[in-house]
Amino acid sequence: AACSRKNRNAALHPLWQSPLTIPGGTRQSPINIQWRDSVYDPFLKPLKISYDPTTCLHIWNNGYSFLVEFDDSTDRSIIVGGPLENQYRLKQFHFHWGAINDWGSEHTVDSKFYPAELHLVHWNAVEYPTFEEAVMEGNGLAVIGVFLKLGARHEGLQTLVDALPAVKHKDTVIEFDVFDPSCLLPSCPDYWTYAGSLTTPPLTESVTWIIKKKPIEVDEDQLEAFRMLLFTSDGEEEKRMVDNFRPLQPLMDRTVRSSFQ
Ligand SMILES: NS(=O)(=O)c1ccc(NC(=S)OCCc2ccsc2)cc1
Ligand SMILES: [Zn+2]
Repeated sequence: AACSRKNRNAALHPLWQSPLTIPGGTRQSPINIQWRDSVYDPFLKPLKISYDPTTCLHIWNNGYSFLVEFDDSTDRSIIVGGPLENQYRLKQFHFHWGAINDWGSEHTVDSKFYPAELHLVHWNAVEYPTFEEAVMEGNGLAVIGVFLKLGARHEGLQTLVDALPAVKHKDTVIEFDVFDPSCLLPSCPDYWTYAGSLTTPPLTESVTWIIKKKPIEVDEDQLEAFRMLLFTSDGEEEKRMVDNFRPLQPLMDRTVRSSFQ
């Protein structure tokens, strides 16, 4: 007789074929940020960002999102300050978005979704020799999250949007050798910060999240350009790359701090 499974597998998410919640996970991401429950921390420093546009390497469709990757062999593109004890090196940035404008972001603010969310991924090269090792450590990574909202066309983003048709299919890459990602950051310095995880495999609990309070504006055509990318490789049945965001995770025993009152 078929043996009955004693412990049902954790629910599998269609996109990642991985558990929605990490068994034993206590600091998973993304989360809903309840503005009134966040705690102002006067000891939080301003976040200092210095990116060298010539460290930009290429754009790569990895089948989850499109990544803009940087040369992280030196400290030419770094962030420091904010909630961080060390300086962290920029490795890549990517986005998460929806099929329609009503959803798409990973984090929510007072349960509100934005149509998309930018993640700038940095790693602690002061304490760890490689990104891969930093991914496994509680203070290994720092990710800046920026919400995208529907509004005016974003001129800085357009140079990136113009290159997307060249990475329509999974595992395609295009050279992209000068881009300054600071043009994608809102001018307002305010942010929330909390201890969390990667939101795609390996889902490790190694991320200090820094979520900017103010969104940037992009227009409908720019969001549509994201939606014409494909999860699938050339020759496979086409699946549009949309809704590549992980469901919200429980806050558990965490406090979200704010850099502003
Ligand atoms: N969405 S997210 O910002 O949390 C995010 C950032 C990076 C990653 N993973 C990366 S860049 O992995 C690179 C390959 C790797 C190396 C060691 S373990 C995975 C996953 C999710
Ligand atoms: Zn992400």
